[in-house]
Amino acid sequence: MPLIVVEDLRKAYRVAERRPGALGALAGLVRPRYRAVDALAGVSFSLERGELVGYIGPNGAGKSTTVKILAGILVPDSGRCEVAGRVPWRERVAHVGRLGVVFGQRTQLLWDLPVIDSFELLRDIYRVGAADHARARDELVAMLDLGPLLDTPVRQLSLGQRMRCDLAAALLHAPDLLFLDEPTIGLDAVSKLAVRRFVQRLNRERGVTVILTTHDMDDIEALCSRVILIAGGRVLSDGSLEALRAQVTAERWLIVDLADPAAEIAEPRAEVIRREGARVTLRFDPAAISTAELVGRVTARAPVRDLLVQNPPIDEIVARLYGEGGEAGAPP
Ligand SMILES: Nc1ncnc2c1ncn2[C@@H]1O[C@H](COP(=O)(O)OP(=O)(O)OP(=O)(O)O)[C@@H](O)[C@H]1O
Repeated sequence: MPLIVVEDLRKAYRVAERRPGALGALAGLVRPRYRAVDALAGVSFSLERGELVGYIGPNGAGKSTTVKILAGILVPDSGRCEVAGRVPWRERVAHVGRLGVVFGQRTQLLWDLPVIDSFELLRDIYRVGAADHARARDELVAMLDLGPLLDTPVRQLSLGQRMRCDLAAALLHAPDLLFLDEPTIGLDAVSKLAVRRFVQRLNRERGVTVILTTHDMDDIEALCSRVILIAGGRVLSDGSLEALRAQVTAERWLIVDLADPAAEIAEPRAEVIRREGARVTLRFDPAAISTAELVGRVTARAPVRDLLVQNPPIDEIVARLYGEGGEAGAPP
């Protein structure tokens, strides 16, 4: 049985309409007019226990709305949503007991207090026994290297340090389901790697099911075997990254480092899409010209220092899919 089942989930927000001018603003106060914004227009998917799934989409696509419904914070207008057989917003206490949530843009740690105080408070909130709490805390402190940070007030932590502490805070009650919303936003490369490695370990070694919402495609490539892509409140695609790529294009890129930056390597069956100094990027359809033939033609035309063939970056693929999804939040 799937851990999460979402079927035809719909949610519209009521938004007050602004009328132009001072009189309009006054009329808006006296007799406000509302319009509905369809945040979710029929979202369906299911997740098995132990999956690590990327939930991606452009701004306003409906990601946070979905996650808030799954977390029991919001109630949908219609549709089915069950997590481990429970309806999140009806059985909130039991539900949050097995759920961890991290919002990269916010912290659940107390700003002015040392990290350890927040950890203690969370023990009380989740009513975890002292021995279980100490075991979970010590393990997380070791895994995330938090030892030197525990007595530091949260406001003095760097963003990367704070994110590591927030991850621990979300996991102290040993949930088996974790929602991560932009966990690497604003982090430097080293901190991003640390967060990714930790999430991977959590999923692989402990079987924690993870839903990862992010705009960072490197997070997705590093972590997710499955990606659900939404736009305008609808699921546009659900599958592996390879399937996502194949859905959009079969094209490949040839990156050429020329010996002479001014050399011309025009080729009718490949398009130059970028030129930066001696580096030229060509895109081509392998059905129209094979990689071997293209490489042969390019190297015959100009001396070359280096060559690299790759798939278009996943950002590019996703941007094209977002484009196909139309404007985010547009009515169906
Ligand atoms: N509280 C709210 N009141 C009114 N409209 C809202 C509210 N929250 C979200 N919306 C609207 O619902 C739509 C979906 O928003 P949501 O926050 O779920 O998108 P998202 O995919 O998480 O976006 P982002 O990547 O920008 O965080 C958007 O059009 C947004 O403006």
